[in-house]
Amino acid sequence: MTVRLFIDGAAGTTGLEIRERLAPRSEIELLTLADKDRKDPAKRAGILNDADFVILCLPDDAAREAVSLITNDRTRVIDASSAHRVADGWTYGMAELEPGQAAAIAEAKRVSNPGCWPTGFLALVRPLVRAGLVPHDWPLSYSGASGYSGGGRSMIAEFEDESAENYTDTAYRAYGLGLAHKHLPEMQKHARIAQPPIFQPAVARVIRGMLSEVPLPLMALPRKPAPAAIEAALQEAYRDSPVVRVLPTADTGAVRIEEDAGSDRLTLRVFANAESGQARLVATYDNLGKGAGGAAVQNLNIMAGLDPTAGLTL
Ligand SMILES: NC(=O)C1=CN([C@@H]2O[C@H](COP(=O)(O)OP(=O)(O)OC[C@H]3O[C@@H](n4cnc5c(N)ncnc54)[C@H](OP(=O)(O)O)[C@@H]3O)[C@@H](O)[C@H]2O)C=CC1
Ligand SMILES: CC(=O)N[C@@H](CCC(=O)OP(=O)(O)O)C(=O)O
Repeated sequence: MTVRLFIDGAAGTTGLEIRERLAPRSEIELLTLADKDRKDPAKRAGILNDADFVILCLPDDAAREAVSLITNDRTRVIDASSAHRVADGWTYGMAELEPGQAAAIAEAKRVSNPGCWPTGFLALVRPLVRAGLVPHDWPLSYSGASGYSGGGRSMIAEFEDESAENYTDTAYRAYGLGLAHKHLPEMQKHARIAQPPIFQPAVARVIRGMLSEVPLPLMALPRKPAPAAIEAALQEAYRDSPVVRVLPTADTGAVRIEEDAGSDRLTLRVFANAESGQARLVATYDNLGKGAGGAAVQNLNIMAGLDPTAGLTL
């Protein structure tokens, strides 16, 4: 069986990344629009309705428009934008999130790809909340740095193009300082927690890669879990995952933002001081890998009944 796929937004950062991964795969036929037609709603409507699967790599408004242009009940959608991540009728496209999530994705007509930041947060936190090690109303926080391709073409120009109006030579910049980042509802809903975390995102002068973390005062938690219990809960949650790995920390003196750049892996580590009862739960991945394109390819594989890891770099 050939999967007939259209990538709407294929000229953008995420779209290009996905197209390059899928182009060599013989089981996938990529449907394309001429460059002059790629923003023409009538041309897009034709090809969106012709495809078996579409992956939307568009700004939120254009993603909503694309969904409204689909008038048949056959075309299945993976939306990489943040338009539908907490929307009714959409399945959240993080196969590792819950037992049964991959099966739900396999059946779904509409799948919303996770945001890059929520991916690390949910991978670290959801298994601990599910296991009762972290109460659902615990005041969590989440910080980290992203590569600048996380901001798409405009942010790439901002960091790389000295002639760009908004060019910056900064090495590291904190943002989201209004504490209202657009990923907060997504983190709260899918972690199943009572309030959003205090979120401290930053962007660093590296094109791709993410390093994010959740600090946990283990001694203050009701069950006072040992660091080993936290690590064991994560190990158990991802035991069968080819994508998420939980690494031991004994020999790790430092963790680099580039750790998993260029791959579709998500690596989790639990650093702790058993005496003080403090822990840092650290995630590394690529914002364009498991944070976007890798997750979209994984979801396509699952929805189309293909090998879930086909085309992924693990
Ligand atoms: N970059 C990342 O790490 C991540 C991105 N995402 C999400 O993926 C989506 C795409 O992001 P990204 O690739 O970074 O963004 P880019 O800005 O790099 O690409 C967006 C693409 O969409 C095109 N486009 C805009 N409006 C329309 C329209 N009406 N019809 C057809 N095409 C249109 C743009 O064309 P033009 O440039 O000519 O306007 C551009 O090619 C966004 O929703 C983003 O939030 C999600 C996770 C991570
Ligand atoms: C570095 C940077 O600016 N990153 C983006 C998130 C990228 C991402 O996850 O994309 P979505 O817009 O699809 O959620 C931000 O924080 O808004």
